[in-house]
Amino acid sequence: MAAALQTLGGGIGITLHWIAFTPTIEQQATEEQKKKWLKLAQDVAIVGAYAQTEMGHGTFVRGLETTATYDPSTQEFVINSPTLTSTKWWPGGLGKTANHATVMAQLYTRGKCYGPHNFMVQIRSLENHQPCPGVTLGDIGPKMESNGNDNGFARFDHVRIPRENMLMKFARVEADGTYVQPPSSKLAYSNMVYLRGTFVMSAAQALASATTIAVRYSCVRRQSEMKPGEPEPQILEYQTQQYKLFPQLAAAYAFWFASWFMTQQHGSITGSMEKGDMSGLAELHALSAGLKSYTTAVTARGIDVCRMACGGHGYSHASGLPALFGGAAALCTAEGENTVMMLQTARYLVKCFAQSQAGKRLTGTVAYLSAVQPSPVAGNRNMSDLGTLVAAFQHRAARMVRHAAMQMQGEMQKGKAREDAWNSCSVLLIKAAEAHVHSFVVRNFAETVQTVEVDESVRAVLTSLCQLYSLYGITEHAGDFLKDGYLTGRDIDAASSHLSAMLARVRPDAVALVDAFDLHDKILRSVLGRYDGRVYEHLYEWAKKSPLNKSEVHESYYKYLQPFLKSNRAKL
Ligand SMILES: CCCCC/C=C\C/C=C\C/C=C\C/C=C/C/C=C\CCC(=O)SCCNC(=O)CCNC(=O)[C@H](O)C(C)(C)COP(=O)(O)OP(=O)(O)OC[C@H]1O[C@@H](n2cnc3c(N)ncnc32)[C@H](O)[C@@H]1OP(=O)(O)O
Ligand SMILES: Cc1cc2nc3c(=O)[nH]c(=O)nc-3n(C[C@H](O)[C@H](O)[C@H](O)COP(=O)(O)OP(=O)(O)OC[C@H]3O[C@@H](n4cnc5c(N)ncnc54)[C@H](O)[C@@H]3O)c2cc1C
Repeated sequence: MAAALQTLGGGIGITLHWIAFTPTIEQQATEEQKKKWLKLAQDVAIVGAYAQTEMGHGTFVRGLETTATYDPSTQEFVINSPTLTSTKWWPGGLGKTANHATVMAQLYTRGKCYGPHNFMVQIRSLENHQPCPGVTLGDIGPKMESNGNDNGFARFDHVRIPRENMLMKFARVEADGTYVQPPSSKLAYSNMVYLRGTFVMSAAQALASATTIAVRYSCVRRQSEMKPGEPEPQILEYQTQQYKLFPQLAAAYAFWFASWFMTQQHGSITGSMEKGDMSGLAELHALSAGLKSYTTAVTARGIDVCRMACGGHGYSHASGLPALFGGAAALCTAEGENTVMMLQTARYLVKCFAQSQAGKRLTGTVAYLSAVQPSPVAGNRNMSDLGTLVAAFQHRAARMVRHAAMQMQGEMQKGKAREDAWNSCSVLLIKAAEAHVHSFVVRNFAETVQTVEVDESVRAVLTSLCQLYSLYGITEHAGDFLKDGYLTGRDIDAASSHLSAMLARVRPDAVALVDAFDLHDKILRSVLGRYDGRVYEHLYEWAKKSPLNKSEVHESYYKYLQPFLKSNRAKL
């Protein structure tokens, strides 16, 4: 059903109904409210949008301007857009598709503001899909990609909703207007944690799609001469092509395994939270924010590497790669802009570092921060050993977190306010947080390939892929590992030569590794990545369907070119 709606095009798309609106009801509504709305949403008897971002605010949620003011005389909330910049702007489906929205608004009751909370608002008639009274709706216009989804705007002119439309699982407003505090003010943000976790899988799928297309095409495409007089080789035989594609292929597997961990973590921590134990929320937020930021950024860059590796046909929409890039680029901004999200992870790391300095033993994904020795023990390391590679990434991250935190402490000792010290160290903090997430992805990849239940021959291939991913990371960021002597120049040279060996070792299994993603042609939507490899015939068929080929001489000739040519010829 959703897929059908999705392909209707023309501005209809209900992605956000599934990934944001419905989960918000699941996570933020009371049992009573779920009885009223959850089944309607799950059966698509209503279609919803998640309306949080405004024209003037996306990152700074506490700065949102839409208001929800409680009126005890009628036991209603009045939803209002007081300024132009308070117009809800970007929510998927809001402009033309949805008839309901969860609206994030500043809650006012008894003259006091209690910050952003979620409210269920019907925005269109269920009879004729016209906007409800007081609601102004529209689409925000064409975007870089994903134009199958309408991203809309909404304005509310003192729209009244029943008190019961405030999603009250955590915080409540009683009939007399009394506000009841939630266990944590950040629980209103819990659906963002969930969504960021799902972005890690979206990134993995996007990179899996791009590498499937590029690897398959690189086996079909033959070009140039490796040796004079020899037949043109498959372009995948060039080491440079392998160096472009195989690290992206390895990252797709790494992110796929990271999303398994994220899903498991989210389930267990939200399970504990249901029982009132909020202790895991901070780590879950830091991990989901960091993984979302890291995986979507690497994926967007990686898809463009795959596009360029396919030459001119990669630049054609026939390849499917420009659309994938556009979608992945959106993932870098939506659900928390990547810079801001990585800073959230950095904030958590600085807190954990301070706790470790105070003697607390750290656990979970930051446990290594207290275990890693500051003074490196240099020496010839076995750069093909996964344990050695994981330890190198953890040492790098611990060093960078320590350096950023100490830099910040130094700024504050010079008299800077904490916020100013934070801002003046934020580039260091971002790099440290990226190193932390990178070390988590490597460790999780290594642990997964060592424990996943597969045939030993498959384990061997996955182990090579994990080595390739790790060695690529070390050679791409060599300076970070050399800085304190933890790795030597000889170690980096060894890493480079092992990486070359891994490229050659992965080559025979490359097609099997992308086929294993099991992405149907209908999902890939790529002439270059077709499972049957019949690229050229289908490229020609695809081109013939171009709108420009509907007529032999395009109307633009008669309107523009013909008069232009005539006037130029008349001057000869
Ligand atoms: C098969 C092929 C598939 C291929 C797929 C390919 C590509 C994809 C295809 C298509 C894609 C197309 C389109 C893209 C997708 C569509 C979009 C989908 C969804 C998008 C939906 C949205 O964007 S919804 C809006 C999202 N908005 C945000 O995320 C806002 C970001 N800002 C914030 O979260 C916050 O404002 C903040 C964290 C930046 C700052 O909040 P603030 O209150 O100021 O917090 P601080 O002062 O920094 O910290 C206070 C304290 O709170 C803790 N905290 C903050 N947030 C959370 C949280 N969420 N949970 C828990 N705790 C939180 C923070 O850690 C601090 O704690 P301490 O004081 O203890 O340190
Ligand atoms: C395809 C797409 C779909 C979307 N779908 C939805 C949806 O369904 N529902 C919804 O509510 N929203 C949606 N959004 C909006 C999205 O959540 C916001 O765009 C995102 O949160 C970023 O906010 P912003 O656009 O206001 O950018 P801003 O917050 O203005 O950020 C702009 C720049 O300023 C920098 N910056 C901001 N704050 C800081 C800081 N504290 N420290 C350092 N740098 C900072 C950022 O790094 C960023 O580069 C969607 C966006 C896109 C692109």
